[in-house]
Amino acid sequence: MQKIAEIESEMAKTQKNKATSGHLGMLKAKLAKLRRELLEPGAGAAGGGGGKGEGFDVNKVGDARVGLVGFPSVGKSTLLNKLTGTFSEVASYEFTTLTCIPGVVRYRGAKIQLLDLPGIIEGAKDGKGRGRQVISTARTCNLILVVLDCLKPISHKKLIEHELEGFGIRLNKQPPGMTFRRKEKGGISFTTTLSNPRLDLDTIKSVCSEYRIHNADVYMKEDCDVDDLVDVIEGSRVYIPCIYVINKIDQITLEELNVISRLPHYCPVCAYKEWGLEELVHMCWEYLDLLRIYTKPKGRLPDYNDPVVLPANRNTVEGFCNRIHKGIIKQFKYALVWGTSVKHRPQKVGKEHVLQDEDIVQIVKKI
Ligand SMILES: Nc1nc2c(ncn2[C@@H]2O[C@H](COP(=O)(O)OP(=O)(O)OP(=O)(O)O)[C@@H](O)[C@H]2O)c(=O)[nH]1
Ligand SMILES: [K+]
Ligand SMILES: [Mg+2]
Repeated sequence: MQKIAEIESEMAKTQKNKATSGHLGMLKAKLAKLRRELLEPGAGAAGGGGGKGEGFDVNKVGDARVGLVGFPSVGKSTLLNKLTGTFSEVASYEFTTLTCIPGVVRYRGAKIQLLDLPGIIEGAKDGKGRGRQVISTARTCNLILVVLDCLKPISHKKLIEHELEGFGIRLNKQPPGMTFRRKEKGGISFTTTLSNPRLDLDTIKSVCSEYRIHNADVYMKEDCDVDDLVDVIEGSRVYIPCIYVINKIDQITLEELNVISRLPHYCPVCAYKEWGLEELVHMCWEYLDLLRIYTKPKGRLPDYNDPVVLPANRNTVEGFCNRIHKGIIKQFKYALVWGTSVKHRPQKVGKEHVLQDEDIVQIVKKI
């Protein structure tokens, strides 16, 4: 942790320009390596109250998992209670919640697991408080709600993001559009279709040498920066959508509320007066990007109250089958689909067919 602090302060002192970008890249790589080491078993981090980067032992249930992350007393437990009807202790003192409390929100036929988590503090990712356990659990979520108290400094948002980022979580971001392939010989090569990329060969070489990588092909299709490069080399990054839930808006003026409401990814609420909670649940639904697929047994109407819920990255007929039962795909012959993903009603499709929200599917099995 001492070394991390030293590197962070050196980075802060270094001016950012073309001449220093190789040096900064090397420092960023060093930082990423130290942070990873800190999380490895047996790291013996100071204050290791968070354990070795293991999350809380709560079973994943339902169609998606959403985690409440924030500083103490911002109202995370109040939110869980109001949204799920579960009981998690609420009090005016900090660190009221000491463990992970799950609840379930039902929306549009989907079961969404909501996790109330202990408050984190600065330095959480480095082992302060239960921070590591909290952030490891956050890593398992399909959506993170960063809960902020609108009366507290806006800098708190950055601090929380920094804690999550230090643990390999990337918020509202897609995996970098670059490929990094190690090879046996030939040095480091860099190709891109971009005319004026932010990264250059020298910076890439400097980062690679920090990893003792001397031969690799780097191909960039999007304008990635040095942080993206470190992420791609490190691997084990998770890309999770995030909503900033600004709580306690009963304490601010309408003018202030208007400003907050316009910021991207923000959702203002008042947990205990239940203002904005419907909007929040709907926003969660959109950020989770789930599909409702209705099953149609032969000769009967589909059950619209009980959809099979699929994440957007498993939106094929095969994904649908596997969500119902692992064995189904072995007996799969074809499927009949009604809905926006097809032209005819119904249309015969194979298991690779990509479904859309509210499609109706009938599976026809081999006999
Ligand atoms: N004014 C106001 N107070 C709220 C609101 N929501 C929660 N609170 C109060 O804020 C305090 C902390 O609420 P908790 O729900 O315990 O906060 P927490 O984030 O779970 O806190 P820890 O578990 O200690 O991290 C309590 O006194 C709540 O009554 C709100 O919308 N407005
Ligand atoms: K509290
Ligand atoms: Mg709490």
